[in-house]
Amino acid sequence: MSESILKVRGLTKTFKVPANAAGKNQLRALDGIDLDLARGETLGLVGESGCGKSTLARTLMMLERPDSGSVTWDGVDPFSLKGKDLLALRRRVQMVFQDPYASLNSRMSAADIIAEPWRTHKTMYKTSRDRAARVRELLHLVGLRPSDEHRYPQEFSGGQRQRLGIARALALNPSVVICDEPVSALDLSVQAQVLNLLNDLQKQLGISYVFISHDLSVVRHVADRVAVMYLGRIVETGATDAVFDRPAHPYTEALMSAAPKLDAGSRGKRIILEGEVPSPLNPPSGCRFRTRCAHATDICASTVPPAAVDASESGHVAECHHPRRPVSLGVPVAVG
Ligand SMILES: Nc1ncnc2c1ncn2[C@@H]1O[C@H](COP(=O)(O)OP(=O)(O)OP(=O)(O)O)[C@@H](O)[C@H]1O
Repeated sequence: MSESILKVRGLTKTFKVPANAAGKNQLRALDGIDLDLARGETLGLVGESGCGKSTLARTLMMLERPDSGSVTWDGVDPFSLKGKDLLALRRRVQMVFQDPYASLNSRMSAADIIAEPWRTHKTMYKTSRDRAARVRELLHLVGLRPSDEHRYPQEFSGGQRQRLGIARALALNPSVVICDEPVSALDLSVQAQVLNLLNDLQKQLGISYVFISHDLSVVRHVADRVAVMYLGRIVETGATDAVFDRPAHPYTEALMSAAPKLDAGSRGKRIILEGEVPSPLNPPSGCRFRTRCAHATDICASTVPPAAVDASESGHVAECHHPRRPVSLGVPVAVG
């Protein structure tokens, strides 16, 4: 993989919640996340509701402080920064949200929405003429018209609103944009247009994306690499084709078996996952997936699985005692 712009190591985040019947009140939303993002790449982040995707995104955005572990942006720990240095780093990481209607202030014109981040980051454009010119450039960049600057969010279609949300995210010239379900509120035909726009912008501007989506066909379309999350951990990562076509973790295998296939001939047997995702207040010992895994044995309950690397495909890693592909094993960690 080329140079990393983001490195995450052993990231944990716990929330204090009302105690459950067993008296547990520490909800571990992230439990030892390791992640890399290369310059100019799109990393897809997939997993069921509640697995920690948004908490991870919020921590990368510096909106949540982790309990332990590290996040480094180009080698710099954002949580060690203050004042101007922190502001400069914040500028580099922006977010596009799922619902462009809810995330855009309906009382502000498109021009004011795009220019709003410059109120905090005052040094970016010094004169109102510079700001007005940049607003029009950004509208053009996302496929809106210069005259759209006077319109309000409710006067745009869903797709146009998301274009406006993207223009606002680009206003600070970020190097990374975290896209949290950016097309799931849009009609199918509009989804493709917005995905193509994100792709074009990446080519033009060299942006990296962390692309969170529950829609596996969208992730397959946009991501260079994929990270699969389950109950606060990343259980598999690798190049998109490798993870989709040759999943090593039984959880990934089940997820992918349920994803729509372009080539109907390649449709394999759909694996139905039994049971609910366990509560992060009381996660299973050893492998967190073992309670729903058809391949689990005693070791899965007693020992946290090692990171297992697919020897034939560099960077394809799964955390599993019984991977579905040949892998070279790391060192297992006994629990208790
Ligand atoms: N501020 C909070 N206080 C308490 N618990 C929280 C908080 N934020 C998230 N959680 C819990 O952390 C876990 C992970 O939630 P998170 O929203 O990150 O998951 P997700 O994968 O983004 O889910 P979804 O796809 O539904 O948005 C969940 O059990 C959630 O209830």
